[in-house]
Amino acid sequence: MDRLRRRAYAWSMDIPEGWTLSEDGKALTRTLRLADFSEAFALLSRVALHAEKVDHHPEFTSVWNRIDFRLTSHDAGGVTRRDIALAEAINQLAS
Ligand SMILES: C[C@H](O)[C@H](O)[C@H]1CNC2=NC(N)=NC(=O)C2=N1
Repeated sequence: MDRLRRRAYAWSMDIPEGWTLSEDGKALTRTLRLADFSEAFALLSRVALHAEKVDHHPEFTSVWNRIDFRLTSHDAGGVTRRDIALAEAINQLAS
């Protein structure tokens, strides 16, 4: 097992509620369903402002009321504490 994957497993206890470690161990993923497109876009706006503030940005795709998030640290090539923190922040912003 490579270093990043071991580190991701070591941190798996810290994975925030609702998030899953991807199959390859390189990202945290979560699908959120909001009331409608407007609510989904509003959440993305709040997440965008937060991401700019902390200079750590989520990957996402959206279809109407659904958002699929994927969090990974491009510079590190895998999951870091910045992704854990961003997952926690998205949970807060979505609640
Ligand atoms: C230059 C700037 O700090 C980097 O490009 C930041 C911006 N946001 C980022 N976001 C994510 N998810 N991973 C990164 O490695 C990253 N790097």
